[in-house]
Amino acid sequence: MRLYDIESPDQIRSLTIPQLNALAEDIRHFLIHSISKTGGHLSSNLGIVETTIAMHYVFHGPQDKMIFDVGHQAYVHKILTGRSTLFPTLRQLDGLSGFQKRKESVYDCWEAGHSSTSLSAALGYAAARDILHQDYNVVALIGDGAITSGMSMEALNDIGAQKRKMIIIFNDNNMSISKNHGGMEKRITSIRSSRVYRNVKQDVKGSLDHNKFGTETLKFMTAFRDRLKKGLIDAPLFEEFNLDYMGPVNGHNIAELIKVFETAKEHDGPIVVHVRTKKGKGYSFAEQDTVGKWHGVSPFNIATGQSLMKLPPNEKSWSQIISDALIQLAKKDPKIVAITPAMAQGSKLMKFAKMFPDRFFDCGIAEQHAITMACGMSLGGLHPFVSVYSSFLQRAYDQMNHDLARMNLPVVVGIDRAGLVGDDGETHQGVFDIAMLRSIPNLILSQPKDAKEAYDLIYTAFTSGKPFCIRYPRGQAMVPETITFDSIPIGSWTKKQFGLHPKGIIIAYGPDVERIEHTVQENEYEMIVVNARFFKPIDEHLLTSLLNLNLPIYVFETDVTIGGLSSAILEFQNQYKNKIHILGISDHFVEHGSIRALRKKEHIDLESLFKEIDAHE
Ligand SMILES: Cc1ncc(C[n+]2csc(CCOP(=O)(O)OP(=O)(O)O)c2C)c(N)n1
Ligand SMILES: CC(=O)[C@@H](O)[C@H](O)COP(=O)(O)O
Ligand SMILES: [Mg+2]
Repeated sequence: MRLYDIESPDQIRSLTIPQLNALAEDIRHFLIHSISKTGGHLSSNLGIVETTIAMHYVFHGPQDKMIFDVGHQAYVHKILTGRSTLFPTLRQLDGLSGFQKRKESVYDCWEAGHSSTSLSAALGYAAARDILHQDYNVVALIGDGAITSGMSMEALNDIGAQKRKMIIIFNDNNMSISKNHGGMEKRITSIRSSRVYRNVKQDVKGSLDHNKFGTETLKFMTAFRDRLKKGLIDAPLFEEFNLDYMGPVNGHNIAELIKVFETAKEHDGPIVVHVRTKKGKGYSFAEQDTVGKWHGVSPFNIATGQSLMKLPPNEKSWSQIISDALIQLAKKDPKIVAITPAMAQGSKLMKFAKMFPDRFFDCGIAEQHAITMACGMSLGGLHPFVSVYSSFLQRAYDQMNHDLARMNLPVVVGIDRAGLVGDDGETHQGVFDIAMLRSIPNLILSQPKDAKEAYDLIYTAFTSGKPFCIRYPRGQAMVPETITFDSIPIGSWTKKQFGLHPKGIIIAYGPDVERIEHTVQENEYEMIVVNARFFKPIDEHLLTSLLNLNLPIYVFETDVTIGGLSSAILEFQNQYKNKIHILGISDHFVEHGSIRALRKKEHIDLESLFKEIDAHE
């Protein structure tokens, strides 16, 4: 069968093992060629070609539910469910999504993009199935990176308690985006290397046949053999969660995978099938990658492995700009440490890691832990910098609020991929952080318009003694020849006037400021252009003077408007013009007391409301 013949996964069930192997080769070839043109998540998909074929061979979607954790490795699933012709549109406007997407196919029963949701989702499906007396299989495929995250731990704990029939395919390629980290990873390594599955099976068979043990030993061995007959073996890591386990199985051997999945399908209760795979399999550059360069790629030359996207020599990515400045500061301040929740490659922290190995922390996919650990480090006397992608920071809202801001700790948070990120779509657009963080007391939230302002903001952040966030987008900017640092007054905006009689005011932020200034100048618009480099605090002094000009104001908000910069401006304007009288908790944390006493203190009791009304009559 050729790739283009596949309209439904039912078709692959009539194939022989050699034919399935040929299909796997065909899919690999297709993935490499197609992704070399569009870009996308290459190596994770190359690694699970055979596993996905075996899944679709044994489990019958859309009735059976197949959930791919993160979803970045669901390309093979897409191909097998009749979507190969859409691959030229991968991650483009109105094209094929890079993740599972319910509107795209009935075979996509779940959507993600953020890591470690698959186990909770699968347990939810299994509970619904049981309560509604339905009959289908629930299968979650999760990687060794995603399984270490907090959400996965919470789900495993509950799965072990609820004991519902479900299959967890644990895709172990010994890699997160870059090298996997953590104590759990060490435990996985010990299961991997134990080879219990095959060796013990042989030993037990032989021993029992020769019947050379005492009664007690024999009893134990018989029970053990019974478990092995079902393909089960003890793996302490999963046993601690009260889960049965099979493996490790060669994830590139379709025949073996089909056998193991068939056994797991017959199993009652939750079972983990441990599949060993090679990330990047079949493309040598990707196979050899240890730092994650081939995890997500832009278009590339297949023969040389070179990216086809070239940066102009005087430009650097925003992540690199921040990371270069961090290195300069860290050279002078030995207390500066850098933390990443599994995004060292994307956040360009590899050089920092190399230069200061003792001061670099990749804590795995653990955004919540990253922020709270930084708080502990700060209280212990270090000067932490945490780099987190904007959309992943959503996971750590409570830690930003409860730990960082409430204790008002001097931690610098670099919010990478802020704003639209493009290809990855709605799960990854970093457009909520301003709204999400603006309501939190004590936090400073800023965004530089260019590289020099980025240097100055990071310098200001480390000298501020406050919780300080700097957001910066995907993409790149021009860099000056040398890195210099100047302090920026916290909360200050800047403005430029074009023409003698401006007819309006544009308030913008980030790299758009210069683009707007350029267009205004080129077209001889008479305007004032404001660089609103702080979202919190805002520059009330400058804003007052702008409002006094009584000119139309255009807020160029490239993130969500609800709660964003425009909200901040409207809130301030409302105070200033005194149109709507707002009672509410102002920008601070509320300490303990009875609700009655607190409402009085915060002026949110009815007495305060009517006092306010009387004052304006
Ligand atoms: C909450 C969250 N943090 C970080 C990421 C970025 N991310 C995507 S895939 C990935 C690594 C996943 O590793 P693993 O589960 O082992 O899958 P593999 O790519 O090795 O198949 C990371 C860190 C994410 N998608 N979601
Ligand atoms: C799937 C995932 O979450 C990451 O692989 C993400 O796609 C990385 O994005 P960047 O390419 O912007 O680093
Ligand atoms: Mg992995």
